[in-house]
Amino acid sequence: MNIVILGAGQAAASMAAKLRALGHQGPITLIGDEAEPPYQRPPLSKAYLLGEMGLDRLTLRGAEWWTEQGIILHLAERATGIDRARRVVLTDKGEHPYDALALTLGASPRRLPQTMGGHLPGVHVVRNLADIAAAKPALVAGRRLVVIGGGYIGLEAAAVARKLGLHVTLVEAAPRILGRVAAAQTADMIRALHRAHGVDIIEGVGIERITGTEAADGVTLSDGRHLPADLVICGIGVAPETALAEAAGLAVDNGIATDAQGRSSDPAIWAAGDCASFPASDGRMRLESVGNAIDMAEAVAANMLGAGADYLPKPWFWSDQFDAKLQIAGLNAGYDQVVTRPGAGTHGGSVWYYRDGRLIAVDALNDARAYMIGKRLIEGGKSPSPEAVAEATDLKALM
Ligand SMILES: NC(=O)c1ccc[n+]([C@@H]2O[C@H](COP(=O)([O-])OP(=O)(O)OC[C@H]3O[C@@H](n4cnc5c(N)ncnc54)[C@H](O)[C@@H]3O)[C@@H](O)[C@H]2O)c1
Repeated sequence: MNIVILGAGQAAASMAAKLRALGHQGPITLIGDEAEPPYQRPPLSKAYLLGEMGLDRLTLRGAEWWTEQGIILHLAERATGIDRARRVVLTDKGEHPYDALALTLGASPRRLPQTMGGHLPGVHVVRNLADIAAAKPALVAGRRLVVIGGGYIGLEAAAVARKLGLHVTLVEAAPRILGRVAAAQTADMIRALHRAHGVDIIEGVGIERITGTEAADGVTLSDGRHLPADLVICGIGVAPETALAEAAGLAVDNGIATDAQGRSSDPAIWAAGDCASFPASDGRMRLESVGNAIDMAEAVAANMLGAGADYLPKPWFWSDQFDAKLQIAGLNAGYDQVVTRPGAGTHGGSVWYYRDGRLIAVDALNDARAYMIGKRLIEGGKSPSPEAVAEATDLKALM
């Protein structure tokens, strides 16, 4: 079986490795439009942006590994279409026939439109190596940075920039930071951490436009305030890469729609990672995380080879900001109750999410023990009562 994997990020690398580990001996070809072989993305907004980590540690596998494994990399090559009838991927450099095709295309950062100054030089996003190559030289001590968006990208970039000595203002349009992904209690801890490190956080105020003629020189807010800026970073979310799938007539529903095994509406085409949405108990689910990219890609690899096993996500996330580590286990979607526990240090503690009386997720800031125990409880299907979590003197007793 000739397998082509389109998109050469984390999910692609994990899928290719798993296919070989499971004994697939046929051809495997990865096609990606970036120039670099697959690399880790999480450090891009953390240690790599800070300059504490080099490219050598970012890469997922050395050049020799791909050769040894007989996996062919077509880099800096952009797919332009999928001819499903002929089972061929079309690119700007040629054609690649497949027996099975996997779409691991990821997601692309949303940008502010040109009418809002989103196109101006000095406006950056943080998603791939090229973005960092453009933004990093501008992160110079003493400069003024406005970060637009208070999700993990915006917050992590703000933390790095403060560490590098910039003056940082973060603007979140929604009533509070982390509205999409975390409870108010977690947002409170993260806001306090940032303010303690000198980040100015403005919430509940939108952006009128980024100002400037030759380059960005400030941001005008919807309440009329103007923030002068030497550079702007936008972390306003991502959109799944579905254009190729849509053009090929595949079902798309908040991502390339797959069945529980990761197969798209064409049985010869699979999808995994940020670009894929899979069935969940209440509708479809699409997860934007490296954990999902790895796990779903490995599940799809097994299913391509006939395993026939449903993909069951075990979500985990983390975020490093300043000297603090936020660890997240489970998925908090639909939570209706939250319990908090104080942590040991100044900026620390844990937030436990419940839905219909069941523990579904834990956010732990500088509290590895709460994370570890919460993760084990959730994965083991155990659910101590909210009162027990709030009152336990030793969390281990909950196990
Ligand atoms: N540590 C981690 O797990 C981690 C780190 C970085 C990125 N990521 C992932 O990368 C993806 C991109 O991250 P992100 O932070 O850009 O996305 P996000 O969707 O999590 O957050 C975007 C934020 O921008 C705000 N926003 C949107 N439009 C705005 C506007 N016009 N003005 C001001 N605020 C606006 C939103 O309200 C939201 O809070 C996400 O999937 C994220 O979870 C994860």
